[in-house]
Amino acid sequence: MSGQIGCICQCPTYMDAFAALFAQATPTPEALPLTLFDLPWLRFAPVQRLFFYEISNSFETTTLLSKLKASLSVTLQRFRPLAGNITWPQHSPKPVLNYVQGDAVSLTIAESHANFHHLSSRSNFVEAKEYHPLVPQLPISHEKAAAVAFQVTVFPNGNGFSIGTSMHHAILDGKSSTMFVKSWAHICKHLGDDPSGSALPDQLKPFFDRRVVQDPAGLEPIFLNQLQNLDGPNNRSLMVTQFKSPPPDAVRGIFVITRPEIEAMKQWVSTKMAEMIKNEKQSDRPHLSTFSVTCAYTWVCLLKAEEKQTDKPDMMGFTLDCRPRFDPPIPANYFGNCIAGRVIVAERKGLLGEDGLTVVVNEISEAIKGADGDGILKRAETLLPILYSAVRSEKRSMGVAGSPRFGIYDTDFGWGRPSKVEVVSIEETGAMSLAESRDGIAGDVEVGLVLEKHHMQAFASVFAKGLQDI
Ligand SMILES: CC(C)(COP(=O)(O)OP(=O)(O)OC[C@H]1O[C@@H](n2cnc3c(N)ncnc32)[C@H](O)[C@@H]1OP(=O)(O)O)[C@@H](O)C(=O)NCCC(=O)NCCSC(=O)CC(=O)O
Repeated sequence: MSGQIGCICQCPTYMDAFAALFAQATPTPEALPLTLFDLPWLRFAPVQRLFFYEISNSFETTTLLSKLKASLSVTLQRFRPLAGNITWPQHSPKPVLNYVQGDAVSLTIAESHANFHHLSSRSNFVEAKEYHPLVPQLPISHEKAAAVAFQVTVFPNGNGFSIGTSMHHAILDGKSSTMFVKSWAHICKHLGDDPSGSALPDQLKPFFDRRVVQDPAGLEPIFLNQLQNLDGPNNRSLMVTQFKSPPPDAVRGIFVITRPEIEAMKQWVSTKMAEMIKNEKQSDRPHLSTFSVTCAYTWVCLLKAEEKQTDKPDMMGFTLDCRPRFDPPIPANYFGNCIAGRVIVAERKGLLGEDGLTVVVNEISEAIKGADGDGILKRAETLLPILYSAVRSEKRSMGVAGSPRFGIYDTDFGWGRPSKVEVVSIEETGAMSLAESRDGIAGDVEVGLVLEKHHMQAFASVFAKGLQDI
């Protein structure tokens, strides 16, 4: 791909007199300590997303860029901590996100002569490396880590542009990162309509108060100890841990499972389960959801396509949004991390057998049910060691990034819905990404994967055939 960087500019958190006044009037603190939900992600790879937008022939690059830039500055007024940096000074018991007035976020402006339609199409596989020039690197060193970085790339020959985001996972979970990008889009779309220029609907107003996060089980000191011993003793490094490198011929693919296919799969699994547990009470039957059948089906297809036998157990991990699961609930607009991990372990032989799908759906369902009541942080102290040993291991463990509940395709900066959204960083983590359907068809789910080319081709065929057979 031929891509050239035009300029790198710093997007200040305040642009003009009004915005500065607004910032002073907002009672946001100058530092956010990392909570028990943030700490496990301190050394994790930044989450990178790429949004593609098609626009008409008549678009003016200058107008586009100035609107995106101006609206980013205004948005950062409402999300000031994102302009800050994480540090972990010797005197501080835990890492902290500090931000001061005048801090800035890196916004890279680039121009690309690559084929926009090829990159933004969902019907073909795209080489993973083709996206690399479109996402910004998040500045991270042993001592200091930025919270977010952005890149806007214009494709003058392709009538389109892309927005690449790179976000530190110890600062934002998927719900918060989506909330930020949607807020930026909302402000950009309405720039000029509203005199303050920064009005946001309630669901996009960030809630920063860390007092809502309690730690009765004392998880924080456990995570801090685990972090300091991740790479030798007394280590306060903020550097991203070493992830396995993706194969050089890795390609990206997006697969859609439609609502009727999901319903048919639920029905199929439900019948199988009824046979398997016919002697048990009806109430013991697992709850089948879009999430459980989609993740289970994708994982099983992936293993079938791999055609490898192994005696070692296979592992899948996923996260749950904890906000609504506490009593009282944590506000839905709580900004930061509020997710807990769950892990499923199974023997490959069983996964590849006739009941593989049913077994995985059951396991996922049990794991979700186990989070009810006061089970949400059960065994939470195992998350960090499992997470880092999985991402460092040569053996692929399945993870899940994103969610069909985030409404990522509603991110409209004023030029319509994105034509494609990808979680670029799954090429490092080996996760599948989930999103709702681009076409706005209620209940359809998009699954994104990065695999070696021959594996992707095999996966595509197993995936399509399995859906036909169900
Ligand atoms: C744990 C879960 C994945 C499990 O979801 P499930 O759908 O299986 O189970 P559930 O009990 O919550 O929901 C069951 C049924 O309730 C309905 N339902 C409940 N809540 C809903 C909601 N808010 N929106 C839409 N539907 C909802 C659905 O119809 C669903 O049925 P049906 O589905 O059949 O219609 C989810 O609850 C959850 O927490 N999702 C968010 C996970 C998350 O935050 N991931 C991002 C991690 S950070 C990350 O990855 C980085 C990044 O993204 O940047």
